[in-house]
Amino acid sequence: MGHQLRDSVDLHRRSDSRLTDLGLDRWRDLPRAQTPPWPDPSAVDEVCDVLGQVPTIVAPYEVDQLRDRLALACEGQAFVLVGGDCAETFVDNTEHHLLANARTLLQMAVVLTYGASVPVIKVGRFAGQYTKPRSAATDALGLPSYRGDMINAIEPDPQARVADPRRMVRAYANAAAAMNMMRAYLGGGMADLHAVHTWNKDFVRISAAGERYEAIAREIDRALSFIRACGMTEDEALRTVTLYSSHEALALEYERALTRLSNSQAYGLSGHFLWIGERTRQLDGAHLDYVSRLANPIGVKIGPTTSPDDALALCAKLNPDNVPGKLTLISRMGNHKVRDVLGPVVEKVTTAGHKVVWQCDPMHGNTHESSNGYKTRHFDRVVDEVLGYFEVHRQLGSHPGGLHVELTGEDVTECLGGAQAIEDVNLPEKYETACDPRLNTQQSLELAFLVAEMLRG
Ligand SMILES: O=C[C@H](O)[C@H](O)COP(=O)(O)O
Ligand SMILES: C=C(OP(=O)(O)O)C(=O)O
Repeated sequence: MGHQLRDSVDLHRRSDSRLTDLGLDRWRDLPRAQTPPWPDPSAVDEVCDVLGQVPTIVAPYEVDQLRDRLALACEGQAFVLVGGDCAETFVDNTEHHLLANARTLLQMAVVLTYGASVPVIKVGRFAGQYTKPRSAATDALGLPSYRGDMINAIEPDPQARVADPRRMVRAYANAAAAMNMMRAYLGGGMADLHAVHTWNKDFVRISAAGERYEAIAREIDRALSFIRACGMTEDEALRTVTLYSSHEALALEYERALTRLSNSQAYGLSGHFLWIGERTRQLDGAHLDYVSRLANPIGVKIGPTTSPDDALALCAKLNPDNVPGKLTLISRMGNHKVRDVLGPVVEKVTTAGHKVVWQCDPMHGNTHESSNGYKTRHFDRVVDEVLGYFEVHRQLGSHPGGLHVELTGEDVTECLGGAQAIEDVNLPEKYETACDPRLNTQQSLELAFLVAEMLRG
């Protein structure tokens, strides 16, 4: 081994043992839900050794910047928009797909910013959303469940479904490529407000939501011409956008391998914003322990069984210093429950003085099986859950801080309803998700217009 290589390995070992000292390996001894069924732990270790030394997907200063911006959402001075695939896949990690999703997110952000005059913090479910928690260990065919491309393959074949740790390296490579490409496009004018029209794809342009969007785009053109005509200099903010990356921190081996030390703090650098799902948020469990030791802003999904005391305990564990922007509670209660369950939770957390970003995920509590056997969600229920979430916050005087949705820039037929009036019979026409049904671009835009109205109201 040459000197330089030995030095770098030594440096890595020293910083890694500092992370262990900070408790970043305690999760290994704690109860853990949704553990990937790795057949050979030593193969996992080998992969993690490799991932422990690669350049990370994001940088610590960006993570700090996002946390500071989220602090504004805590105070009602900004709104967070999180969106993207339910499950990213290696095969769909293409330029076309990433740009389509990003355009849809940007369109929604424009509608929200313009319609509600509020700064929008944009966060993609991308560059790492490669794991899925599952309700059952096996699927309808009796095969081990598909757990996301980072763990096993979706093909209904017993061999393909064996958990393979080498997939973590592929997930890392795909995440790095996605992040790299998005940074290049966003830095190169893709998100320039002078280009708002180009985000409106043909199949959306002809829809009612697309036409409403075009009207906003024309207004923005006029405002930009006005700025120019007055001789005012255009700010750089009109030409670029920061898109943060996020995913569920489910495969703790992957998260641990991409955690680094910076200014004596541990940063999970697999993405900017990491969240813990409804199925893995046990207070004394491995997942919460792990993320409680990171400097990142952290989200936790809170479902319909969440009690006010559960929420308080999450605040105490994940944000003991009560740093604004550090903790986001993402309610996903279902439209029938949100009005009853969320209020007491918000009331108790707010009364205790905890600073939290309240985000609404109107997707995961509203899933059902269609008459022809597809996992789907109805647009009306999605909208109703968002309405319920706004009602609760309006009543309590707290801030509705963000929206978290599964969406795609593709013209899919996975969720029912919306202006296209998608029905059960239409679902097979373009049902492409690897896991849960996503809003298509038209439905996403329709939702953005409705949320802009709710924000204004
Ligand atoms: O996206 C969320 C979960 O992974 C998903 O809803 C679980 O789906 P399942 O109930 O089909 O396992
Ligand atoms: C699994 C997810 O959500 P939840 O944990 O709320 O079910 C998700 O957002 O992908």
